[in-house]
Amino acid sequence: MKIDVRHASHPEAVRGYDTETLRRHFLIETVFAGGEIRLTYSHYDRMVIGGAMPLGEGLPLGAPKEIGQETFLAERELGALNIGGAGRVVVDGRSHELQKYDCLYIGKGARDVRFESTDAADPAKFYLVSTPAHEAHPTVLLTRDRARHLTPGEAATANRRSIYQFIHPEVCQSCQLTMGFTMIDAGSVWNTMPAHTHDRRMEAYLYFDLEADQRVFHFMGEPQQTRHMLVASEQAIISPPWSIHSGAGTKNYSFIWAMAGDNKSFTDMDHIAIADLR
Ligand SMILES: O=C[C@H](O)[C@@H](O)CC(=O)C(=O)O
Ligand SMILES: [Zn+2]
Repeated sequence: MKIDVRHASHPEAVRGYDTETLRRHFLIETVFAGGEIRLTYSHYDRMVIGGAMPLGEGLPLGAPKEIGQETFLAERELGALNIGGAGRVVVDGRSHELQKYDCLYIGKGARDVRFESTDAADPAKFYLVSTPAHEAHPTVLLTRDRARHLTPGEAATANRRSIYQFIHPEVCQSCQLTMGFTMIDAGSVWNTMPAHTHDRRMEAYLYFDLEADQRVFHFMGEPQQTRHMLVASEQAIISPPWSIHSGAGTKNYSFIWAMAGDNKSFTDMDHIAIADLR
């Protein structure tokens, strides 16, 4: 298991970052590696972001020194959303089957967590997001049909999409984690435009379901100091709480969003008029 630590950047410092520096701090280029668990520990709200891609044998979730506990979930909660082939997550001996687009919430205190693929030739890819937790909530399997489904956006503004809310107060209890995914309709390209910030919550995105030769222009930065990163499929971005987070693809795509911070209110956003962006 590999874990990469990312410290937090001050917005005034980010104004001077060049492309390589922006990518080193805010882009996770390799989320999924065959037969491995790879994690990134962000100091924004201590969110851990990563991927488990089991091949032949199951992958146990260890507790690296960075976590500071004997078990990974001693003082944390975890969301695992499968974007690959069928697989299972075994939590303290209980097996949960996840097809593509299913999500498992694992509550604080689970001791033994392991990830398995049904077929090593079509491996599961579990995208993982973990945040500190103060209370034990039940572990819940959230199949796609259990998610809260919204269909915002319009073809004229190229942002018709489906939002699936899984770890969300109306669907599943959690301490501070919220998580789900958004699928952009064919012919639409934009997510989250008009853009917003929510300084009380940070956010991370995993872009996926995009062809290898296509990219998403991911926009970040203070609203009047925007920057962008070119992001490929199955790469993740860390969005600081003060930053906008919005993307336009060269084609439609999907992305998993996850947030942590002072509230779990998905609609608590400070919108920025498109004309005010710089
Ligand atoms: O605060 C919420 C996040 O930015 C995203 O979840 C927005 C999103 O999925 C969408 O508009 O499609
Ligand atoms: Zn947001």
